[in-house]
Amino acid sequence: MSMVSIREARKIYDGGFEALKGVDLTIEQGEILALLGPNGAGKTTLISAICGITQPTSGTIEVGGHDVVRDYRAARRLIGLVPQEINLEPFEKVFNTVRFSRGLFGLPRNDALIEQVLRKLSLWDKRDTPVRALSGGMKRRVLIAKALSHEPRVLFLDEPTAGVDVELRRDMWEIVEELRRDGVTIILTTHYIEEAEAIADRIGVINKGQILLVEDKASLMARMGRKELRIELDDPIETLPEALSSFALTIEDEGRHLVYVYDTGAQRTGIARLMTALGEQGIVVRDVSTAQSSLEEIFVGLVADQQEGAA
Ligand SMILES: Nc1ncnc2c1ncn2[C@@H]1O[C@H](COP(=O)(O)OP(=O)(O)OP(=O)(O)O)[C@@H](O)[C@H]1O
Repeated sequence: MSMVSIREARKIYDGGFEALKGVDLTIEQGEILALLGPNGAGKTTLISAICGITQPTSGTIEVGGHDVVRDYRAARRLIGLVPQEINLEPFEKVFNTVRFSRGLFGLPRNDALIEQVLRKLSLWDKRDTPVRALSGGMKRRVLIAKALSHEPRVLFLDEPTAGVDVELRRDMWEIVEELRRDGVTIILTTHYIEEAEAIADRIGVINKGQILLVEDKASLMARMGRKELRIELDDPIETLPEALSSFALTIEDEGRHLVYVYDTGAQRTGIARLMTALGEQGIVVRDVSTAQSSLEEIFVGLVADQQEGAA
């Protein structure tokens, strides 16, 4: 079942800037989607439009089947939003601030549920601590607790681990994974590609207000990921023998290395054939190593392609 459905969403800000240029996107129930994009790509605008904070200029957005403009309350009720900026009441105690958030949705008090949320986020010990006395990472957890206080079915995390240390980042990833196990649909924006690689099921890439692609992470890596085999030679060669011309080989380091690029998704890599052919040509291999393109390289390549296309 699709949880979020966006059709032809455009957003033109008052000054005339078009931040979303007709976005189509469907997010399935229970999945983790990471939205990647450079600064100013439109990620926050898109999330704000889904959450009903900003109105799309045209197009439709539905959450759980409810139109976010016409049926705002019903849609918003399903959504938990963890904003990029920390906007907490400094003197309020942790428990109270989370309880208050639930009240804002007009839901009856449920202290057992708030306790459960605080325990899940390792905040129970801090329940009576005023927010201002918490570390930055703990404040981020409070933001998540507030967003979960009304039992949302979709959680938006806008840069959840910006400025957070490595250890806390990993804790956050675990929290996200646990929420998914509870059936919560999660959409996160991030600048840390490693983060998307670690936790997302699908990756969406957005740039200049357009979705460049949305694809299953594993298939994206297999489709666009290329592997490189670096072959170190005993004796440098100047040119490739004719018998090797059918292989995608380049000569590097003044003939000391051959680099063979192959497709990770392909049935046969051709490496065995290449090694045999090298032997037949009397080319002695000293060492080999492989490198795989990361999601980061794929992402940088995609965005650069669009930049060139626009130029
Ligand atoms: N209220 C506004 N009025 C006019 N332009 C805006 C407004 N809010 C955002 N923009 C512009 O819209 C574009 C998209 O901004 P948005 O915040 O959605 O990007 P983002 O992908 O979230 O970026 P970042 O990664 O830096 O958070 C930017 O060029 C921004 O300057």
